[in-house]
Amino acid sequence: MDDTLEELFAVIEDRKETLPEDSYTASLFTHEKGENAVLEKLGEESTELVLAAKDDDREEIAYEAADIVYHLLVLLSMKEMSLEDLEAELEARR
Ligand SMILES: N=c1c2ncn([C@@H]3O[C@H](COP(=O)(O)OP(=O)(O)OP(=O)(O)O)[C@@H](O)[C@H]3O)c2ncn1[C@@H]1O[C@H](COP(=O)(O)O)[C@@H](O)[C@H]1O
Repeated sequence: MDDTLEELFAVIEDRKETLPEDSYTASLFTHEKGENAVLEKLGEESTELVLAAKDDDREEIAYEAADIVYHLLVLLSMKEMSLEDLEAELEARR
């Protein structure tokens, strides 16, 4: 799981750097309202996750959770933060 998150974060950082035209991630960094779009997605997907959990729909829970994790990592990158910031906070709570 750690590797998957690290690899995904590395791809997000690469898209931010190289801004390929066909990249959804890059579009979030270049669009004027990209940050708003990320925040809206996090809100929408959180609601969808709650509904999936209420329905005990494990497949949908995993799908929405993955959407949330992806957009959360994009948000961290937008704020010039990294997985280490998240890990440090989690470690501090142990
Ligand atoms: N993990 C993701 C990922 N999760 C979601 N999305 C995109 O986020 C957008 C919104 O997601 P939604 O599920 O909300 O999309 P939707 O189909 O509108 O669904 P609903 O709103 O109706 O629920 C869609 O365009 C998805 O493709 C993602 N886009 C990219 N990634 C990862 O980022 C990598 C780089 O992608 P690109 O930047 O596109 O090259 C990919 O290889 C993936 O690993």
